[in-house]
Amino acid sequence: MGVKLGILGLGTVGTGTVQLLLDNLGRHPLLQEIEIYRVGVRSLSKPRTVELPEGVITTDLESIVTDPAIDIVVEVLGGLEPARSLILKAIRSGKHVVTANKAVIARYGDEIFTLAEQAGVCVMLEAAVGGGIPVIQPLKQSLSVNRIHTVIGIVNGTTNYILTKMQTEGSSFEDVLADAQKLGYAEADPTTDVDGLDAADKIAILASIASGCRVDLSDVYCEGIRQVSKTDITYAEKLGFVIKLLAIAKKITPSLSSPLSVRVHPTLVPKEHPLASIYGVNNAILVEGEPIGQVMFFGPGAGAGATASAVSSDILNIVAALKTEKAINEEILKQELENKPTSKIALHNQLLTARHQEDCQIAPITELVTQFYARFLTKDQPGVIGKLGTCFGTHGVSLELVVQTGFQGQLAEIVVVTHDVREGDFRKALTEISTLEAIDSIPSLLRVL
Ligand SMILES: NC(=O)C1=CN([C@@H]2O[C@H](COP(=O)(O)OP(=O)(O)OC[C@H]3O[C@@H](n4cnc5c(N)ncnc54)[C@H](OP(=O)(O)O)[C@@H]3O)[C@@H](O)[C@H]2O)C=CC1
Ligand SMILES: N[C@@H](CC=O)C(=O)O
Ligand code: NA
Repeated sequence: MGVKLGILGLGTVGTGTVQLLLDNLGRHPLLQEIEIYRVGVRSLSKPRTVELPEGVITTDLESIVTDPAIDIVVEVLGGLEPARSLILKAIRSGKHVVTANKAVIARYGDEIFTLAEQAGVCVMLEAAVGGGIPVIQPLKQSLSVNRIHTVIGIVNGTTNYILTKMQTEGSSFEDVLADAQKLGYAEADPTTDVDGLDAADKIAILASIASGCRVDLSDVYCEGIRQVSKTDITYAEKLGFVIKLLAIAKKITPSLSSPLSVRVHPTLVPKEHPLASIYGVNNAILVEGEPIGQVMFFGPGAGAGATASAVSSDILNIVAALKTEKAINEEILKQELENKPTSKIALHNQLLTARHQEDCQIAPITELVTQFYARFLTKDQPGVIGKLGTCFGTHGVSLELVVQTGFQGQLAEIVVVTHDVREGDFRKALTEISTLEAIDSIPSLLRVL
């Protein structure tokens, strides 16, 4: 039996996937049953690093998703359109779909999974979060009996690379970003990475899968890393923390019906925490549930080979299901020939498909209870720390630590770390503090894990 693939895109991920599928010896034997039937690209004249038989590559992507011979469509184009429309058309044509496109799934997952369920096909997306790291399938399968209450990830390699370099080499954000672009880690327009939008897409997907309900992207609170300065990295280091861009989905109370807080922001992570030692372009996702406790997934979040590993394993899962389906239907056909009453079946493996049907209840960021780190620039006057303390106290914010170590020009620099506080109360205190005559500015405000 040959399972025919239509691959949309032959860039970094498409090329890596084709290479892996063609070089299949010593891997799972089912890979040998896969035929790369059509590959869709934008330009036929572009040089390719993989060799495919004449006529396989085409610019007519529509003809791939509607081709009756194709069993599985692999979408590795990127961007929202035409990726979304092609995925929907493939599903309507009865194809199973594998995609690496977190942007499409985070925005249109609802539409895509609903249609897939009606059509009785699978949409697989392991490569969309954490690149090569197996995290989507483990959440859907191996961990699905747990009550997952927390998912915390470093899910954007570019920002982790930038923060790592700022920390280890004392470089500025702008310098490291330029360096990351030169090395090809960051996008040409790095906004998606540095403003946390890529991480927001990924945590919306993880939160939906882990919680079993749908998370709307507009409910994900998102801050990027542009405001993280060398000064804060140095203070964090002295206080026993490293700064990481974390993507977090967490129940705000232990109750089963608790709303979820879903957010992306730079965070002070205690040096002894397992996520503190994830450096460079690597990703890691820490999952906490009952009864399992803590599980952490670590590895390469991007790159041709790593992402191809995830895409190909999704393909393989579908091939295995199709093979079983075919064997059963052959048996049914045999019985029909013997004049026994039968009907054909389509296998619907609930552990491969999405199970979220309803919207999640999301807690507003003001309801978050967390510790904060804040840095103030103040006039060098007696009593400033007292005034800060009074304002915080009025709003029920208790301080774990207050340090005044240095000066920036004529201004004194004061750093505070709070105890756990409701974000709404902390913000009210800051609003009042910012009106104090002695306060020049509040250059940094970061949450503490
Ligand atoms: N790169 C990575 O490490 C990772 C990527 N991903 C995701 O994988 C997906 C693909 O990324 P990547 O491989 O890096 O992207 P690339 O830009 O390297 O490749 C995109 C491919 O899609 C083709 N393409 C794009 N738009 C069209 C169009 N309108 N019509 C026809 N062909 C089109 C391009 O054709 P042509 O070659 O002719 O230009 C190219 O082959 C994205 O969703 C990305 O977010 C996920 C995890 C990691
Ligand atoms: N731009 C992304 C690539 C993979 O999703 C990243 O930096 O992690
Ligand atoms: Na993954």
